[in-house]
Amino acid sequence: MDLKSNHNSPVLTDPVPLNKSRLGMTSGLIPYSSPGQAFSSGIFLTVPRRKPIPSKLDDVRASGWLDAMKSSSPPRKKLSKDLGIDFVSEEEVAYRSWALKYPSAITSFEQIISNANGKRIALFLDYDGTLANIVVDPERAFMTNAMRAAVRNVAKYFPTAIVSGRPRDKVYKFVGLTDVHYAGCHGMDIVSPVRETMSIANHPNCIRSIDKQGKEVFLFQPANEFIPMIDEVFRSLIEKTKDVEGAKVENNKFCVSVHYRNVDEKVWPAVAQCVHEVLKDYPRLRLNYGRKVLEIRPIIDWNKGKAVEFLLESLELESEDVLPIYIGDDNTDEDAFKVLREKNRGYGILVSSFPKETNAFYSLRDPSEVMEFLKSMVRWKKSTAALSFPSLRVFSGKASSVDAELSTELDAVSSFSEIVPDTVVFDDFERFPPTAATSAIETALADSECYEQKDPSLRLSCFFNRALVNVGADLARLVPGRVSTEVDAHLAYDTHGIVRKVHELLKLYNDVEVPAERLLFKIPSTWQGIEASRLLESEGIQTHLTFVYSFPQAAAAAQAGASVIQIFVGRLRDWARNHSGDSEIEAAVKKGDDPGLALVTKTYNYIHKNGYKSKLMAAAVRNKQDLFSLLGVDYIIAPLKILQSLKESITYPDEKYSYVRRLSPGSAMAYHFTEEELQKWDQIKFTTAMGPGAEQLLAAGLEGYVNQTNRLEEFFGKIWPPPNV
Ligand SMILES: O=P(O)(O)OC[C@H]1O[C@H](O[C@H]2O[C@H](CO)[C@@H](O)[C@H](O)[C@H]2O)[C@H](O)[C@@H](O)[C@@H]1O
Repeated sequence: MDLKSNHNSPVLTDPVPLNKSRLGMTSGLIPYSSPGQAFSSGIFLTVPRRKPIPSKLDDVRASGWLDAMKSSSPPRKKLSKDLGIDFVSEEEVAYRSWALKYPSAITSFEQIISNANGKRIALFLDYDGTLANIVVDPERAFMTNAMRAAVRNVAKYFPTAIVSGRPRDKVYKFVGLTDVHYAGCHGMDIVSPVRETMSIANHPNCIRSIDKQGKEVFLFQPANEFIPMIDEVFRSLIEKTKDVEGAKVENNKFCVSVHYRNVDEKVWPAVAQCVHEVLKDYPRLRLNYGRKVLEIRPIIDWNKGKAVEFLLESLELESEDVLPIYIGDDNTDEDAFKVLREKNRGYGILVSSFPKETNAFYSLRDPSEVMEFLKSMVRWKKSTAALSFPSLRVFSGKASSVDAELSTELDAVSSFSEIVPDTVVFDDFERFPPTAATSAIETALADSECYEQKDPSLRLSCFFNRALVNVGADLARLVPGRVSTEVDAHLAYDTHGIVRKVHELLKLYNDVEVPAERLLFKIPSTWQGIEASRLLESEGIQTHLTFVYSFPQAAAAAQAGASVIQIFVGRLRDWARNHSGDSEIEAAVKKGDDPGLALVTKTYNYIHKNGYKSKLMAAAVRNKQDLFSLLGVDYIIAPLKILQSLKESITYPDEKYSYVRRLSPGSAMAYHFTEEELQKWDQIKFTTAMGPGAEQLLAAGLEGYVNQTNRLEEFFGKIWPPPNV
């Protein structure tokens, strides 16, 4: 910042972005400083206006302003291709030589990643000009659906925050993603997770609040006391500029933006004059130059750079093992670039299609390149790690198709819960005959170890295991997440039989080079299955407990440390419609709740309130209403027809925000559990507490699995021996 003391101005300004003087006038600028001359010149008379605008600029200080207004808002660069000329323009040559100093983050992607050197990357993204193209109307600076999908995807893998000049709620309306953090008003309006040890936790302007998802958060608004002043300045500026055609004043709560994008350049001095006249009475406010915008903000030692430091600390990302990357296009983003450069941590990436002095390390030309960069980050992460959970059943389809970049209801719900498609191809293996469909099964049938088995049942079991693993391995190659393999349902009541089977399958997976971290083993939630899960999890093997229809099963599964717990919402509802005598189901119905949805809610709250590591999956979701009622649960398995409908229904920004997170760690804390519910479950308590609903549904589920297995074995029996054996 530099204090313009030579003109007794009370106004502090940020440095002019290019190396031009702010005090002298550059040639070609309108001589507006001469009293009485500016608005009587023909130049100004050409501008249509209702009333005469202020007739003179009585202070040469404004000349420095104009310089800055021009240099921070260079005209749109004409590309040679725009002009239909097939040569490299002078501007392009200049850009390319500038880019030698600030190389493209896309072409330098490998270098950026290798410099990360195993560190965790945290992303900070500016909004206007970075995630959304600059447009004439600031109220319509929407980001594209493709960009929203890119940000949503990148945020799945890297902690991501949006740091904008706009108020937090406004930028949230544009972005509409719940899994990113937001800092608005150049960092003067931040919400972050509560971290007691933060030095700033005791700052009077750092208060505890509850966010939209019901989570306790810090709300840090260091310029709180300026709100009335900003409001006053906003009203004065509206009044002052009302006759300046095209000028627009925006109240950003802790700062005011005066836009001159739509003002004839010849009238820019009038804009400068209006702002100057208002600002001179407010020594505690300063001026900053953005892209065709004059921003008035409080003189406090706070900016986007400080906001990044704040977020790094509150998100527990301040360690040396974290590499922050900040992407932004405007002068205010320079504060963030500077912090990263000076602290020798991470990189700034400037979004600019023209050469510009910057503290960033790399560059991107425009938001479309930003999107490319974000997508590269996701591709890179997906290729190096299997972190997400897109596919559960070993026989499921390609979950990655759900990642399609659409602004649909699917986008909206996906920001709350991970939606997993439920396609069970081999449940219906007669319609999808393996002979036609899978080399996986042919390979299993050709397995010499198997066909050398004399005992037909051992031979069958061998084929079966091989086929499962072959298909699982194929899926593991197709999807980036974990693949869940069902453990033979005949073993549902045999803890050690399950453990042995999982070990066998793991060995086979190991033979085909699928590592254990890519796998889940799906086990029915009998007491014996839950015990097997406990043993396997203690060895670091991930289990997926299925057929959960009651709270005792869910609680025991969480206590066993199951990685995933799967509840079947619709099946419980169906049972309740046709049966009675189950106290847990009846208690839910009496309260007016759906028993399936109630069980998911209670289990989610139980897991979160008690700090269990399990993730919760809702299955047998029958319609969209079920899905909306469960937003916030970790995974929702949805039938393809629901996915299709979600994908085909377009949501408009306002509707999107009406989607409400139903389950959140915050609301889990408020849920009351009885002592009995919180007890340590053992086999006797478990068996006694399980009602007829769960017993019958579990039995039916097992029967279904056993039937499937029998049919598949029968099928193998029929095609054995294959002609070439
Ligand atoms: O920090 P940011 O997220 O980049 O916000 C900075 C300012 O962005 C908006 O103005 C800019 O974008 C408008 C829409 O494209 C454009 O019309 C304007 O000329 C740009 O300056 C926003 O309206 C400002 O309040 C923000 O301060």
